[in-house]
Amino acid sequence: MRDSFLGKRIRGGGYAIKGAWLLLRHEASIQVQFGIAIIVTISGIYFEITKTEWLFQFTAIGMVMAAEGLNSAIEALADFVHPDLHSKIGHIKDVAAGGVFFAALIAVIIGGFIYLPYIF
Ligand SMILES: Nc1ncnc2c1ncn2[C@@H]1O[C@H](COP(=O)(O)OP(=O)(O)OP(=O)(O)O)[C@@H](O)[C@H]1O
Repeated sequence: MRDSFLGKRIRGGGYAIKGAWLLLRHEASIQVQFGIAIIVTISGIYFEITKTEWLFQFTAIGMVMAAEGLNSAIEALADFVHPDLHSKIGHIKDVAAGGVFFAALIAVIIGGFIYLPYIF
């Protein structure tokens, strides 16, 4: 069972859950995004948003959390491979952060489309 196809998939899922827990415990950027996810979830309940709006909201939350998690992994890898200052490392980290920026920008636009009509 341990080395079977299913056993490997289950173990992979376990590592992924461990990684998600590590992100939530140690990464400030993920903690901030998780806090925002809780606030918008409470807002969704408060404003009784529609099923379609929930789908867009959860998609946006997942997109930003995934981007932040991958950015944290790239930062950690870069620091491990080259702990000293280097323009290439700076470029790699900036590009990874740029990916998070795209995800966050789209999430803010989705949030605006959902909540501005409820608020104004
Ligand atoms: N080793 C390095 N060499 C050159 N520039 C770096 C290096 N490390 C960081 N930088 C620059 O500093 C910026 C911030 O990097 P840093 O690793 O501190 O990210 P951060 O978003 O502040 O993450 P965290 O708060 O999780 O440490 C990078 O985007 C890059 O421009």
